[in-house]
Amino acid sequence: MNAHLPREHPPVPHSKVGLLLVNLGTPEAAEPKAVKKYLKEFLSDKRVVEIPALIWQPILRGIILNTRPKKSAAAYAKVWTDKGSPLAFYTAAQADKMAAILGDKVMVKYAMRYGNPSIADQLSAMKAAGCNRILIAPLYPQYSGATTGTVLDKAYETLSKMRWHPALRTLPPYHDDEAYINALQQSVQHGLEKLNYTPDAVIISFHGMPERTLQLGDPYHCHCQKTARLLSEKMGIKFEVSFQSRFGRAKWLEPATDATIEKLAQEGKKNIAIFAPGFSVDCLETLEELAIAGQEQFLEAGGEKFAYLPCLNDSDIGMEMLVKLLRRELSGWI
Ligand SMILES: C=CC1=C(C)c2cc3[nH]c(cc4nc(cc5[nH]c(cc1n2)c(C)c5CCC(=O)O)C(CCC(=O)O)=C4C)c(C)c3C=C
Ligand SMILES: [Fe+2]
Ligand SMILES: [Fe+2]
Repeated sequence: MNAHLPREHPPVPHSKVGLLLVNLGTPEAAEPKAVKKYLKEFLSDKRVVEIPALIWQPILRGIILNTRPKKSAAAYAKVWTDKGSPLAFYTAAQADKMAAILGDKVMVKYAMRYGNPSIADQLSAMKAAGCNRILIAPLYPQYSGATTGTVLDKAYETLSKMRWHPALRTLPPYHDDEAYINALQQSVQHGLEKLNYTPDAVIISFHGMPERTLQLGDPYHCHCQKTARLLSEKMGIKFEVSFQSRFGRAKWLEPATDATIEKLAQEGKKNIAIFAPGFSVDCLETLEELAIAGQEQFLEAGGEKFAYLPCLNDSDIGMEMLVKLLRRELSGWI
């Protein structure tokens, strides 16, 4: 025993490097009660709904949480699997594969901004295990306050309660990174080659945001447009860019994806394909809103063939891209 240390010195673990992948979160079950719990946490986040709490909370608790959970649970039920919610199992698979690729040099974990495993629990577990350098990777290619911003807020809030902070790095938005654009190009190319037809139009659909966030300086809209432009230049395809999943009464970014699907059918386009590069994994918004509802809408409007091309998920192409980005951010640490 070192004579200079007090007798009851707390244990000091060996230093390690940690990597925390973070996604949005998803309900525990495709049932109204679980969806209500999830929506309550998600929609109470001031980064997501930028309406003063005094006005918003009565609307949320009095109206939305009494009506939306049933409808959303029915939508979740359409995409739920034996392994649970797609967003949850794809994120877990990304973390497992990342851990296998990076080996024992890095402790890899994943967390959800809403629900479990929580950012606070995972950061605390990493700290306790001796991670004194942590890279936090919000899995959103395009930055918005409502996604990347709130993940980082939560991480800083957790750290603010620690006496001994780990050193922190964060993965910057990668909307225009060559590795990301290349991965999208390969993935979309494979998806299009597998079809037995050439689409008359290809839609790139991003999750929407209130238009006001653009005026307030959120870079999300520009990041989405830049991803689409770079991919279009790379692939030589003129995409239709649109924004999906409108929520609430405010004006959202336009054009809306459902309006775009309708417009293409009205123009006489018979065969279309659609993909959603802003989602790092498939989830309710892609599998239900695009692949199921989008297809129904297009066929009802007179379209004939509709293809939904999957997100990068834990595909080899997607993992190779993530490894490239994360190794770059970990440089000097491993
Ligand atoms: C990828 C980026 C996302 C942005 C930007 C975003 C903004 C945003 N979302 C809502 C409201 C809802 N989103 C919902 C689901 C959902 N949203 C994203 C991603 C972004 N959201 C994902 C990945 C998911 C899917 C989660 C899953 O479990 O699969 C939902 C819940 C479902 C529903 O009831 O419709 C809501 C509500 C707002 C208000 C918003 C604004 C900034
Ligand atoms: Fe959303
Ligand atoms: Fe813009």
